[in-house]
Amino acid sequence: MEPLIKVTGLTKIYGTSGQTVAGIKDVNFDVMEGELVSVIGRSGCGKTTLLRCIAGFEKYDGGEIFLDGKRVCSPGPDRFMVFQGLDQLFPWLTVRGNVIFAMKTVHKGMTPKELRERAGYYLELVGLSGWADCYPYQLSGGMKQRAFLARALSVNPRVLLMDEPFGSLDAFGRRAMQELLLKLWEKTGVTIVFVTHDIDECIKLSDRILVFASGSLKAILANPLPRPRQCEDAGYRNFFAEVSRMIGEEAGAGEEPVREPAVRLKWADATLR
Ligand SMILES: Nc1ncnc2c1ncn2[C@@H]1O[C@H](COP(=O)(O)OP(=O)(O)OP(=O)(O)O)[C@@H](O)[C@H]1O
Repeated sequence: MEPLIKVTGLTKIYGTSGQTVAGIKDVNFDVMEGELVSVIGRSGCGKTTLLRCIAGFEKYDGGEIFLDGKRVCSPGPDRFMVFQGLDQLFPWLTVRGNVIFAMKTVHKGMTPKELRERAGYYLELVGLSGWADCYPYQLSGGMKQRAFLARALSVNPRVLLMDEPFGSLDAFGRRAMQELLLKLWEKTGVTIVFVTHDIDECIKLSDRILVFASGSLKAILANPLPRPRQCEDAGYRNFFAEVSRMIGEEAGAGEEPVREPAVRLKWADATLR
């Protein structure tokens, strides 16, 4: 079977005129249709850069990305990116309005009735039926995340690109969202590339784990654990230690080495003068 996403020799360089930094360099991997793959590594190792390249938001400098055999060079409705943070809903639209807004950009021929029904279906899937007429400011962080998921799934993308989507939630909220994501993934069969810096999260969620360090893909680990995954199990603890060792070893002891900024910020210069 051909992979849905194929990444070969992917390189993204930031900066101009001699001051450059490699966001990612010579990255190679495949993702099969329906897989849930995590990308993990320390801050600054290139996780977001990778996701933005796959989303088509960044022009890359070397290599290729193929989605279903077609070269990715711009954003498209087959990919939907869920960003970090809780400010991704339009504050002037209701929860239902936010979902319908996204659907209208993709499902152009749908009648208002169909849009409303379909929005209702996805809001029910994420447990927000009773909140459809509320505005984003009325929602908790976890509820906003549910609304993002409803909006993302409603456009029926082939790939969900998720950039530390649960990073702003507390431990309880995060666990609830992980469980919901797994439920939705099983139900829809959508392919997911999930960026995180949380080892537990990547073990609980993913089939395979891409370990990044300093812009390079250092290892691809297949998750050997059956679902549901319990952190009390000996197998879980062993795998946790393996992933942890891999991140630690590959990044070197201590922090991810800080890479010099590619572009000197004008306001920073002004402040220092
Ligand atoms: N727009 C940009 N201009 C210049 N350098 C950038 C830009 N975006 C990212 N970088 C650099 O590219 C490298 C990778 O950044 P990226 O945001 O992809 O890392 P990350 O692993 O997602 O980090 P975090 O976990 O903190 O979000 C870093 O060295 C960063 O400074």
